[in-house]
Amino acid sequence: MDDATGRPVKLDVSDVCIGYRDRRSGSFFAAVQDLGFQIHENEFIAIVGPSGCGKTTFLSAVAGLLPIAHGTLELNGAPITGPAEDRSLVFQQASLFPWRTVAANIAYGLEAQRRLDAAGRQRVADLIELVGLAGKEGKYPRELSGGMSQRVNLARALATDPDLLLLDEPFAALDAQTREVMQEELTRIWQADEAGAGKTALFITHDVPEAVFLADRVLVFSASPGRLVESVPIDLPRPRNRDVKRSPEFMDQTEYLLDLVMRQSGLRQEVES
Ligand SMILES: Nc1ncnc2c1ncn2[C@@H]1O[C@H](COP(=O)(O)OP(=O)(O)OP(=O)(O)O)[C@@H](O)[C@H]1O
Repeated sequence: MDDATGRPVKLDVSDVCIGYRDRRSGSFFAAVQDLGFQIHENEFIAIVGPSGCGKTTFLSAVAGLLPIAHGTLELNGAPITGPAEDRSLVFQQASLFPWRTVAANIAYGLEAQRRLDAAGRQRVADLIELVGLAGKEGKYPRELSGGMSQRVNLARALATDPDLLLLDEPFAALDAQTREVMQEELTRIWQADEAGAGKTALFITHDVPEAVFLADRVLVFSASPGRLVESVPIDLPRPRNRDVKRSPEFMDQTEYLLDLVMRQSGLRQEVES
């Protein structure tokens, strides 16, 4: 399915409401409401918004872990009805198998899909190289730093060549310096991975400069229940490296988005009054 821009639509979100039911009272609480937007193939989308606005809830529904209460949520033209191999998730905490080596952790998804043949093993070797873990393939998770663990996590998510990469604050637990390095690494990996060059990605973050640096487009959600306030295209040229953060365009877009997010949180009024 193509939209008006002529680019294939990867994820179609139409009039979506997702929420939770109170176990005791049975009443329904909407975490996100009236969500409507489209994500195109090869787009890198960041979602920002005040704490509790439903970013993780939305990502969980796209992952197929939560049902939608209303609307339509379609991936490649078909409704999302549950988790599937076409989506990979990366969380804040690298959930690696402690008993598996780096290489075996990265190979896990391919193994589960019975795709760890010669091509699969080559894919694992290429990814180890790509994420900068050459020489560490035999190490165990307990021997890795936080940044290294997230590299393994990323490589594992990319290994199966998913249609959609879902990242929920993957760098939030890292120290500031490692986080900066990992942002650069992610854009490099995202651009360089042959199988997944420019793979469609949904990235949740609290960090507006991180969103601007990584994304083709930033979606701003309102305070709870989360609604789409604005979709802001990021026109910074690619490939991007840390120098881009010093450009006036980067600073302008960051400032604009920070203002927008602070308004959603009610923080801007507090600052102004
Ligand atoms: N399992 C759950 N059961 C009931 N309510 C929930 C559940 N998970 C989240 N919520 C509520 O749904 C709303 C949205 O939460 P969600 O975690 O999706 O927001 P978020 O934007 O990701 O938050 P943050 O930025 O703080 O991580 C919040 O009010 C939260 O308390």
